[in-house]
Amino acid sequence: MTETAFDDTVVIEGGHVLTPDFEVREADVLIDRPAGVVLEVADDLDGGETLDATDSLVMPGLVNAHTHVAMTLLRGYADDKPLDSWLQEDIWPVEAELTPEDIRVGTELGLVEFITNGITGFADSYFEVPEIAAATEASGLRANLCHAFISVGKDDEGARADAQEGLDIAREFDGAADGRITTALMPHSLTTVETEYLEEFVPQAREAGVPLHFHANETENEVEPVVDEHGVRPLEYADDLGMLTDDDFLAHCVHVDETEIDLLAETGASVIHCPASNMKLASGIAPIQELLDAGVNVGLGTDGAASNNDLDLFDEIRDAAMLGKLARGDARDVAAESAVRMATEGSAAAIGLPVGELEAGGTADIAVVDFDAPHLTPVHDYVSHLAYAVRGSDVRHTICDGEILMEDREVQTLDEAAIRERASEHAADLIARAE
Ligand SMILES: CSC[C@H]1O[C@@H](n2cnc3c(O)ncnc32)[C@H](O)[C@@H]1O
Ligand SMILES: [Zn+2]
Repeated sequence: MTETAFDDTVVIEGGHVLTPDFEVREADVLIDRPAGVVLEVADDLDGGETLDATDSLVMPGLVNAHTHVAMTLLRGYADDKPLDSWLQEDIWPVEAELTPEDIRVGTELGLVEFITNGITGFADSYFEVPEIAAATEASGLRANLCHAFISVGKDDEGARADAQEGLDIAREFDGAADGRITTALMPHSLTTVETEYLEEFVPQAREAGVPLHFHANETENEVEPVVDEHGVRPLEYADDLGMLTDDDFLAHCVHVDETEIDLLAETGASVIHCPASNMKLASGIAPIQELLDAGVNVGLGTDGAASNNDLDLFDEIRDAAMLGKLARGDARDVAAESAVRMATEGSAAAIGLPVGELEAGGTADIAVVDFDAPHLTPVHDYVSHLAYAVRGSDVRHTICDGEILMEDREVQTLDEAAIRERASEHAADLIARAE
């Protein structure tokens, strides 16, 4: 093993550290910048560069396991509607007008928001993936990316071309940005992609070695048509098509029954819980504690900024814990530690990122949260605050793959002011074209 040059190291100094067993102890964290790994977690470490962590908690970076990052341009454009009419009457007509440049700018805005909220990895599904990949590479973040395809409303040629684009993109970008970008194949949902296209393209994803990422059982409207047409529950149908393996991750899973929960546990497929989106679109309450009790891996996602309406995953941690208690009227359900684990190791495992725990030898994907604030005083329990009181704006430094992406609230890799200005202009032009 090669020695790390002192100048290539960064020490995060003077803070408390959240360990993989969810203990919190005072320690410094030494990072090998070019290798992107944590060298040591111990007292009194020295490094070539120092990040101050006084009064702060050093923790694994959060992982947003289901989002459509460019939808920042549609934040606040259409609210207070259920999923189907929201998509059909508002979102899809505007998305038809999106240019690659719009998607680039919307993505950059979302990536700035991720970095400022301590998110170091994400799983995205949208269109114009080369633009999203280029912005991701420049930002320094890690991501699993995919082109979402839909067959309903298209002729056979159009449907096959869209699915083929999904597969081509998955093959082309897997391993991009020095391995920080991986890919998935995304059939949009079990009701918007017809059986023949799933039968044709899912096996090709397996051959290419890319996982599946899809919306599943988000609303009741996605359950009934599958039961009527195929005579089985949607996840039984997905399993019959070979769509549930331990590499695959399913967004939402709000309306799953016991048989489907057992199938998820048996196959090892992960669920990505998006509580804010589920509340806003009134989709329902996912049975998260039942999923966890059955042994299903659960991650957390914001979904797009048009159904959230921000990209602060600390909100999702809190929402998951709160909604998890309401689901069956039991305040013990989805406890603070469960919710924080979902946003870190649960999400990372779901989307296949080698991150989620902070320890020597592990990846240097880190968020440093400043606890020197009235709403975080006193500190009886750091994990309680992470679940119930911390906001994304409390994040002080963000590091991904050993690179400092934000230092003392200043984003280092992207030009925040310029991106915000361009995003506002592009959003206004987009809506003017669409209306
Ligand atoms: C799947 S990628 C892009 C496609 O999905 C739309 N979308 C955004 N949020 C949701 C959601 O919660 N359920 C289903 N589809 C969603 C997005 O607008 C794009 O058209
Ligand atoms: Zn979604």
